[in-house]
Amino acid sequence: MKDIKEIEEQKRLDLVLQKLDEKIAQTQSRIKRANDNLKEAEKGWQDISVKFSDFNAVVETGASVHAQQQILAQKERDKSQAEIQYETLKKLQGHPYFARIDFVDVSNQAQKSESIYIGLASFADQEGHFYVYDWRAPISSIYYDGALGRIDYQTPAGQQTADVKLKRQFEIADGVIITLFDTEEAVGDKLLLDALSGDSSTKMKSIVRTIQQEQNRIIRDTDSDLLFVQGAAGSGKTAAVLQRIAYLLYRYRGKITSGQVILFSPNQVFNDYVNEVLPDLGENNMIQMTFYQYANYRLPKINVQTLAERFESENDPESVKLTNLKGSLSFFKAVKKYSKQISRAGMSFRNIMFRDDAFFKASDISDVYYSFNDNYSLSQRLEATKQALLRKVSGRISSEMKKDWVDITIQNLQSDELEILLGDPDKRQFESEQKENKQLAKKIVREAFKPIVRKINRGIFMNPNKLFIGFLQAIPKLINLQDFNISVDEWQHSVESSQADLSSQKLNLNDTAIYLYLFDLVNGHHGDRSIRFLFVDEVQDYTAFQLAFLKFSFPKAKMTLLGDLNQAIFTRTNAKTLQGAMYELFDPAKSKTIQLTKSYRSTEQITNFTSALLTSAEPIEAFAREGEKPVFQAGDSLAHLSQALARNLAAGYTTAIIAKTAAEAKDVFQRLTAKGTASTLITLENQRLVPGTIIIPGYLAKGLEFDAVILWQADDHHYAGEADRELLYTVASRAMHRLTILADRTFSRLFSTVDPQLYDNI
Ligand SMILES: Nc1ncnc2c1ncn2[C@@H]1O[C@H](COP(=O)(O)OP(=O)(O)OP(=O)(O)O)[C@@H](O)[C@H]1O
Repeated sequence: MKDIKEIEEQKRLDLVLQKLDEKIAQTQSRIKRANDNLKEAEKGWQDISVKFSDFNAVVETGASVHAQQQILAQKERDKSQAEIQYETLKKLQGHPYFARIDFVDVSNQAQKSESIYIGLASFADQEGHFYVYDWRAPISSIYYDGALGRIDYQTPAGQQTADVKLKRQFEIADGVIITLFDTEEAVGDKLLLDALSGDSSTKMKSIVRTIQQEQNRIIRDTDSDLLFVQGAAGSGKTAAVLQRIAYLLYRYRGKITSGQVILFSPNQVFNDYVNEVLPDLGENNMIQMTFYQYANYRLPKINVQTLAERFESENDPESVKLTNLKGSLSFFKAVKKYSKQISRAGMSFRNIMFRDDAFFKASDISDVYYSFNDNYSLSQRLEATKQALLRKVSGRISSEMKKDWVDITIQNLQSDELEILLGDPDKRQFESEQKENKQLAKKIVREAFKPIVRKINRGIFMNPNKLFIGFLQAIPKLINLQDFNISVDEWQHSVESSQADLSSQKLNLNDTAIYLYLFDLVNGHHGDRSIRFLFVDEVQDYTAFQLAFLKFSFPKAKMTLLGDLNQAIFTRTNAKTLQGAMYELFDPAKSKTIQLTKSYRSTEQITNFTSALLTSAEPIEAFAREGEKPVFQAGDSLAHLSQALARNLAAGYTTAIIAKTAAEAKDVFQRLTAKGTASTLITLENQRLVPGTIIIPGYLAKGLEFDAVILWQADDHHYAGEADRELLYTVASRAMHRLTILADRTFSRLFSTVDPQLYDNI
């Protein structure tokens, strides 16, 4: 039996749905009208007569074309606005809202009581009566921010206060209220429990119905230039950041577009995983890339180290020490310092060749480059060098015309080539053959000099590889290597290794950022100023250098950095200092850190188990969702794997088998396939997640989640020392509902920190 409250609410819902249907019908007619208008306007081209008879006619034609273009642009705009509105209304159809709040606006003199409903987008009628408020509207914040009673919320006009009298949550499907309940909490745990108990999917979902208070702070922050979010695995960092992007696009509508927001993500599998959240929220996707993709796009001719190469190469202590140095802010500052010295000496050039000879020798270019005043900036110096070289090229045309090769070229010209070189027949008035030949020679030389001119304009006379190596060699004079526990010999050895890499067109990720920064500084590049918001997910896998370089590359962007210092599978030791380094780069008054301690992804049993793997004191609080304890199974791994897969299938769970490396993932895939078990192997970044069992190496599973996870070969050989603790934590924390840990013999000693009460041995 429905109570009066439910009957009243259903009545209101019916009314809203009816209004929505009316509006959808109106919008459909609007789209049709806009389409007809556009087609009609396109006919306008036929009425424009193109006249070039005299100046006035040309001006008149130009004006008509311009006017026609403007009319068309307006009609296009009308059409696309109507289409966007239609899409938004369709999203509301069936379940237009998920919450209601009754409140008194305390800031308002009249202190009138109001009742608002919150949904994915705003919906109002012609008279401006709002049936639904967008979840991103300022007033909607009070739904997420607190319980009943007085609560402050931010509006563009400043802070306001509301006295909340009622919070009601709805479950609506196909126009029917399934459940509704009043709550005194911010967002009721029941709703959250329902949301978290669902199955995993190959695509991340939006969380607007159940955003938590701390997450709301992240989503709605507009003051900070640097927002640093530290959160445990599964605490909703990625979820919060995607809703934040949707919020910012709403808040700055008309001022920024999704093309001015960029998200750096851990790998491309993850890109694919999150790419439906924004479209589901009615927004276009932001630009999304990995640091590797960015570096590759900037350096198309160099093979930048891939994620797999990086994972497999940075395990030895030498590499860790080098990453500590090359990834530090001190190193970033050293590049700047070195670039300043370049104003006096040290720039590297290469010959510009012409017909097998040096047209300009590197040393001549260097003389030009250093002939300018000391106070020239590097970009002014480069520009002045280009101009001076171009003048020299022009100055050499006459002498080059007298060279034999020019004469021979003229003799060998085919008649059609000759015709082209002599130009318009009506304008040829050569007094003598000699004059004609001179004209030809000039054109031939000019044509032959074009590649030189192009090289000069593009600055190709500089030698960035040599410059980069020169800089690395200068490091012992710029940085105290002992501070990083590196000897001069060790350093020299690493320079040789970078040099060898470069001569085979390769660069590791540390060197790539250094190379690009140095290159940008000497070329006077100032980065992409159009990007307004920059997000970095899994920031613990970046070095301070890379982040400082991103700040330099996107100088107008506010940065949101999200990470879990416990999941630093690449950068290890210096992850802890990352936050401090970033605070050095930004105005502390405009920097903020928000810590998320509650973990939502996994059951309480799994979260308690994974947290116990960590030795750090970061607080992690499990969300109360009941499940089974993680299970350890030693012995015949392949047989146990098949049993675990069957168990998961019976429970309706999709499984990810997580191996340590790509080679091991491939090996288990082949063994399963030989047994006739279907699965999908993901070892390449550009692969997509698919439904069903997948097999994936740990470093590609970052940021993802699965109903059930099976840790493959979780033995002492694969996860041997402390260096693997964070990787083990990262992979284990991918499990939402079930975690199985397999090994042929002894389990990794890293598990010994875990209280045996927290798991089962079978
Ligand atoms: N407020 C919320 N309401 C509903 N679901 C939530 C909420 N917050 C987080 N979740 C869910 O919890 C899971 C983990 O979230 P997310 O992937 O954003 O965490 P994370 O902090 O980025 O994790 P990790 O660092 O381990 O990759 C996702 O399924 C997400 O939808």
